[in-house]
Formats: sequence, C-alpha cells, structure tokens
Amino acid sequence: MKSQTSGSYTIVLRLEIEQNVAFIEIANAIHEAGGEITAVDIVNSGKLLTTRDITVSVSNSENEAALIESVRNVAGVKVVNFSDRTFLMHLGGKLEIQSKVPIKNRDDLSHVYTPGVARVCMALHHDPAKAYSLTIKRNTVAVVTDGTAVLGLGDIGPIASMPVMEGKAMLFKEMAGIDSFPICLNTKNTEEIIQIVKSIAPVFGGINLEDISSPRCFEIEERLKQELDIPVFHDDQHGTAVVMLAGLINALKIVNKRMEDIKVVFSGIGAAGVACTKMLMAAGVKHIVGATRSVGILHRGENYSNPIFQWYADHSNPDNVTGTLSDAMLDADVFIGLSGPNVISVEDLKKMAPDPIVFAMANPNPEILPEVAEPYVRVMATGRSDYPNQLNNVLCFPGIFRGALDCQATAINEKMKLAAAYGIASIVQDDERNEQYIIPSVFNNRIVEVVRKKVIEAAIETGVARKIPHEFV
Ligand SMILES: NC(=O)C1=CN([C@@H]2O[C@H](COP(=O)(O)OP(=O)(O)OC[C@H]3O[C@@H](n4cnc5c(N)ncnc54)[C@H](O)[C@@H]3O)[C@@H](O)[C@H]2O)C=CC1
Ligand SMILES: CC(=O)C(=O)O
Ligand SMILES: [Mg+2]
Repeated sequence: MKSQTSGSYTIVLRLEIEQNVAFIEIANAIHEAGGEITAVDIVNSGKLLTTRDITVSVSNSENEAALIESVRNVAGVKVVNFSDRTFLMHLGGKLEIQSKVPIKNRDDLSHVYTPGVARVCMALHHDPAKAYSLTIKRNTVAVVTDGTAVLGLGDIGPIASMPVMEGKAMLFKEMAGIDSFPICLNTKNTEEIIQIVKSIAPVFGGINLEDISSPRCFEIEERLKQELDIPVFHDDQHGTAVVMLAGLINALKIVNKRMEDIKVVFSGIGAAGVACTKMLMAAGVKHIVGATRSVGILHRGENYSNPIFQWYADHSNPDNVTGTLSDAMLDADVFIGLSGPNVISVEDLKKMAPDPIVFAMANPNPEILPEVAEPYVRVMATGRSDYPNQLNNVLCFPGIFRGALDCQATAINEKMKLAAAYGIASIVQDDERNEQYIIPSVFNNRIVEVVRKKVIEAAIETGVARKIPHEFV
C-alpha cells in the first residue's frame, strides 16, 4: 500500500547539483518534506555541475512548496525551475483532429470536397443508413456533459469540466480506437440538453453522457434513449455499475460469500450510487441500505422530496432501519462509496461483518484512504490509478462502445451491461485472484476485446444489433 502522496500530482524539479553533493542528501530532503521520488533523469553532466530532472509525487500544494524549500536548503543545490507535470500535459488541450486522406492537389480536393463530395451527399440523402459506411458516424461518440457533477468536484461548470471530458475522449481513442469529442454544454436545463443532444446526434454513432448530476441525469438519459436510435449511455451510472459488479464478483469469491446473502451499504445516492444499486439487485443482492449526508439512511415512512430517494427507500432497506451512515455500517459485508471524501472512519469499519469489502470509489478522494482502512478490511478498492484494485468506469466504457459501434447497436441494454461485467471479472483468473487483484488493470490489453465480444453477443441475443460482425455470423 502506498503512502499519502498521490500519483495524480507530480512535479518535476530541475536541479543544478555541485559535484561534491551526494544524491542521498537531496533524496532525504525530498523524503523528509513528504515527497516520493518516482524518476531521476540526467539532463547535463559537466565537471563542476550536474543538471538533473527529478520527478516527485506530492500530496498537495503546501507539500509542494515545503518540498521545494527543503531542496533549496541543501547546500550546493540550485532549483533551476519546477513544473507540475499534470499541467504540462494539459498545455493546449489533450486532443486534436486529423484527416485520414491527404489533400495534395486539385484532383484530391475535387474528390474529398466539391464537386465530388456532392455525389456522396446525395447517396446519403437517398439512404441515410449509409452514414455508417460513408461518414465518421460509425466510429464516433459524443462525450456530453453540463459540468454539474464532475468527478467528486461537483458543479464546476462546462469549461472546468473540459479536462475530464478531453480525458474521456482520449481514453476512447487510446483504448478502443474510437473517435470522440467533448461537448460541454453551457446549460443545466434538462429539456435544453435533450434537444441539443438530439440535434447533434446525426454525426455520432453513440452518446456517452458524463458527469451530469442526479436526478436530472436520469430523465435526460431515459428521454434520449427513447428518442434516439443510437446507444445513449450515462457512464457514471452504467459504466461505474458494470465495473463495480465485476469487482464484487471477484471480491466475493475471495471471502467466500454469495450475492444473495450479503448486506451492502451505499454512501451517495446519486447517478452512480443508484445505478450500482440497480445492478446489484439485478445480480441477486437482496439486502441493500443507502445513506446520504443530507437525510441519513433512506427508509420507508419518510416522504422525500427527491423522487430518487423515495424510489430508493421503497426498494431497499428490508429491515427498515433508520439513522446515519455510520449506523448502517453495522454487520455490513460490503461498503460502496460513491459520494465524497472521508465519509467513513475506522470505527465504522470495525462495525462491519467479518472479512469486510470496501469499495471507496469517490474521485479524486475516496470515502476512506486505503492506508487508513487496510488493517480493518479484507478487500479494498478505490477509483484511483495509484492504489491496487482500481474500480473505475474506464474499464468499461471503451469496450462497451467498441462492441455497440461494431454491431451498430440501437441501445446498450441490461443484458449487454451484465455481460460486460462478467466479462471484465473473468479476465482475473482463479489462480491470479487475491485481495490486491480483484479487477484487471486498466492497461490489461484483453479488456476491450473481451468486453466488445460479450457486448456484441448480448446485443445480437437481445435483438438490438443492426449489423452482425463477420466473426459472429
Ligand atoms: N470510480 C468510478 O468509476 C466513479 C466514481 N464516481 C464518483 O462517485 C461520486 C458521485 O458521483 P455521481 O453519482 O456521478 O454524482 P451525483 O452528483 O449524481 O451524486 C453525488 C452523491 O454523493 C453525495 N455526496 C457528494 N459529496 C459528498 C460528500 N462530500 N459527502 C457525502 N456525500 C456526498 C451527494 O449527496 C449525492 O448523493 C463522485 O465522487 C464521483 O467521482 C462516479 C462515477 C464513476
Ligand atoms: C470516473 C468518473 O467518471 C467519475 O469519477 O466521475
Ligand atoms: Mg464521471
């Protein structure tokens, strides 16, 4: 288990170091200030001075400032400059669009543009279904947000959401070869969002809704599913639910418990929490209790103004217990956090049933830090890349859309999602599975292919595939 530092915050220090300085002095200064060296590169080596770039993980900006000061205090070392690698990687944005056909002369131009393009336009006018063969539609997904529930940062608006949406688009491309584009809308109006997405839909083979807060996200997705003939998938709901289920399938094998027998406590009854709850119900879990910061445990006998809370209270909590999240933790086999940072404590973990499973999935900071929870839990997972067992929807959305696009699915339905979850879980073999390895790594190159295959099979079986890829005939 790693220390308090976060790999998501890395700085690079460029140092000029006099020859008489031992590197251990610098390493100690960094370590004592709470940093973790992750890479050392020599930029220049001279007789009197060596210039090195030192990459260091830091936990926050105070930690960064203290660390730089600490290195400055080492005699014979000059801090030439320092840069935040994360910001450097965002300079100018993270995406670009490239054309597939070179335009070198007038002849090329007359084919890709006017006059040649007119014949292609008319072919599409006569048969719009040809868009899947003659335009970018078949491989292009819109990543649509209104910036209201960005990670766990909340309603930070469309501009501030762009780095996440560009990141999602990058992941589509890097992992599944899908072209996608961030569409960050300057409106929170449900009806307006629905109309905008419907209006831009002709260009796209699928719509990935992202970081739209609940309860609006439910209506937006439902309406778009009904009114569009391309898959509409709210990633925070369904991508998260697929991955959470995959992790739980494997975690339960480790603790030798069955879905039917476990008690699961949810913190955060938003987009992700509700979808994960429904996914667990579909997988056979009977005892689910949900709690929120504002109203505590959701239970019958209370009138909730939020219709989703009312649905939740009516469909969960079989013993109709009341109280706080902390009260709900008594005898829970599994805790699933889709809320915010530090909402549970070690005392809460101590109340859980033997062999507790804790999925603290809030981003960027989980409901409890693994280094705090680890002594009290059997299986621990977070949404982050810098701890073992990363439960993040990135394990799902590239493969699920790859499958949906390849069979020109009209929808991504429950069977396709369940198939994706069991597919992801199956990648961890019986002889590999352990407390630190319940879910394949994001970099496991089998994930997209396995999910794609399972999703296409389920799409064909449920009649939503418009095209049967040749290997499935
Ligand atoms: N690991 C993963 O793959 C994913 C993680 N998430 C995380 O789950 C959380 C919720 O996301 P959504 O459901 O999309 O948002 P949402 O806005 O639909 O719902 C948020 C829910 O969390 C509760 N909440 C928010 N901040 C809280 C805090 N500080 N303490 C206690 N409760 C808090 C809210 O009351 C609400 O019930 C976020 O942290 C997000 O990063 C969401 C999707 C995927
Ligand atoms: C991973 C993700 O989609 C989120 O935290 O919102
Ligand atoms: Mg999200």
